[in-house]
Amino acid sequence: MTKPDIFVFTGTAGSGRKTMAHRLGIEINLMHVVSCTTRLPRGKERLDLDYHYISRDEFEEMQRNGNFVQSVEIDNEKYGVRTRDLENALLSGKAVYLILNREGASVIKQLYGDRVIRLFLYVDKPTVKERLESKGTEPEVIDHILNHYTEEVGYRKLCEHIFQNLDITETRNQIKEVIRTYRPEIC
Ligand SMILES: Nc1nc2c(ncn2[C@@H]2O[C@H](COP(=O)(O)OP(=O)(O)O)[C@@H](O)[C@H]2O)c(=O)[nH]1
Ligand SMILES: Nc1ncnc2c1ncn2[C@@H]1O[C@H](COP(=O)(O)OP(=O)(O)O)[C@@H](O)[C@H]1O
Repeated sequence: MTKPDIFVFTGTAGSGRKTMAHRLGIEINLMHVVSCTTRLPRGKERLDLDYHYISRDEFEEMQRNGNFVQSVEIDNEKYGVRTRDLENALLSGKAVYLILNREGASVIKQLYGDRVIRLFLYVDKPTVKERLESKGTEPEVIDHILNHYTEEVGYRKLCEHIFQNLDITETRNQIKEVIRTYRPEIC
């Protein structure tokens, strides 16, 4: 049986995917495959750690050259994972993680099959709003996130594992337990 080595954090935006993914990534030594985006950095985001921030021209040129394993456009901003980044990370022999919306998660699943485990995180809509407001997210960004909630939440049924992220420690334990069933040697 193929050992899964690609863990995709997906789910509804604002549900805690980035928080959880980076926390577990450090804790169990998963390698982050960083996406490229045309959107500007927000808040405390760090260049090349949260995203590779590139211009639209650069992104489109890379698209024309077939550099992306998958890419999407969400509300006029482009996001994509470079094939080279994913393949290099896999060659390191470590398990990797990506944080993707449902289109990205589906493409990676189609391409890499049993190597991929999709971890779907969600909380209800009012909780998303509350968390983002308390984090100081701009109202337009919150609106954009809430507008996509319904289409995003339906994707959970296709994912291998679903987590309602109410308590961060509890969710971390649940996800770790799931990863342990596939890869006991890494956690
Ligand atoms: N398909 C795809 N989705 C991505 C990629 N990178 C990020 N995303 C997702 O695209 C959405 C970006 O929305 P944004 O409001 O910028 O959210 P944030 O970056 O998660 O704070 C999020 O759901 C991300 O998880 C990518 O390379 N491909
Ligand atoms: N279990 C949790 N309980 C309370 N707040 C959380 C929890 N998980 C994440 N958060 C907070 O919710 C906000 C959104 O989390 P983030 O990881 O940016 O979500 P996503 O990547 O899914 O959009 C952040 O302020 C984060 O600190």
